[in-house]
Amino acid sequence: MAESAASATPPAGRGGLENDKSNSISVSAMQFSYDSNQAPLFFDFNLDIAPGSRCLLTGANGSGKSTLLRILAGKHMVGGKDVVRVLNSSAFHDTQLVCSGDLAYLGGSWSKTVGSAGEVPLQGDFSAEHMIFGVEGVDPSRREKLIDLLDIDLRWRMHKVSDGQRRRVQICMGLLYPYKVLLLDEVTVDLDVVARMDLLEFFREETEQRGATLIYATHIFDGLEAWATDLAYIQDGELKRYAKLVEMDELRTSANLLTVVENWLRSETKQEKKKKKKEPIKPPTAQTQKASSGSPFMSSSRHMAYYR
Ligand SMILES: Nc1ncnc2c1ncn2[C@@H]1O[C@H](COP(=O)(O)OP(=O)(O)OP(=O)(O)O)[C@@H](O)[C@H]1O
Repeated sequence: MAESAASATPPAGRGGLENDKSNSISVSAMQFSYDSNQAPLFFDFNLDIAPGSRCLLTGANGSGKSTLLRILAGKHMVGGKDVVRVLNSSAFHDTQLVCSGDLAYLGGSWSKTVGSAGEVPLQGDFSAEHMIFGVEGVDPSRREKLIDLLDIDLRWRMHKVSDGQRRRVQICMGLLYPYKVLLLDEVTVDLDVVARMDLLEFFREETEQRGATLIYATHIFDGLEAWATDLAYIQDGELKRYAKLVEMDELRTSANLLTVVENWLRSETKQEKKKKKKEPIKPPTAQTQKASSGSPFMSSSRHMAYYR
């Protein structure tokens, strides 16, 4: 799988330091780190996606998919105005992108952080109708179509519905405006098969009829061979592959997309294991021992019972 991003990118692919104005999404020489004391998660990262693409974003857990989508959604300031461009505007600086609805991001579930309990689902007593109809300036026929497509009962109370039902309302609200670029982070994971397939079909129409561009990060590949147009594969923050699905040789020789990605992930894991075998295990230092002795997750800690 060692094909590099540079050799695997399609013609519409990365444009080096010059952003290509014809792309919906253009990332040039991006560098990003959560912690300035650590090596960057993304270093000299380039990605260009053409309008109308339905791009699957794949990679192992922790490879950087969600981070990349959040950066594209303008949630992290990265570099100058020319580094991360969406619809030829700066994803972070041009707030009009999100305000106008041209750039939409759907990720994570509706939640709030509560002290030591962490993320808990939104508990407010709102009806689905209150939430959906609370969004102003929406085309009523688009709203009706989405409510119907997602099979939403407007009487649902948000604090009493299932995860999948809550997710349907969240997705509906995220799609109310006719976006030009849509970033999806594993949002279909709670949906049943019918809802997921209907939604994917809706996205296909949106890209084909309106030229919208979609990036969809997922670990579920069911039925996506015929749906996606492009595939981006990330390993440890590096774009290892970017290809048009129709041009992928592996798809001709493998049973399906799942097998192809599984092979890439397995070879990645093997390389990682080999690397780890070579590295001697470091004995704990006085500092790390001191740090771990204060951890509530150490079995000797009396606080552990609180987390069980
Ligand atoms: N808020 C954060 N602060 C510090 N590091 C983070 C933060 N969020 C993610 N990371 C780290 O960045 C790396 C990439 O995480 P990210 O969530 O982007 O991966 P992912 O590919 O979306 O993973 P998954 O498939 O599990 O959802 C991981 O090593 C993770 O530990």
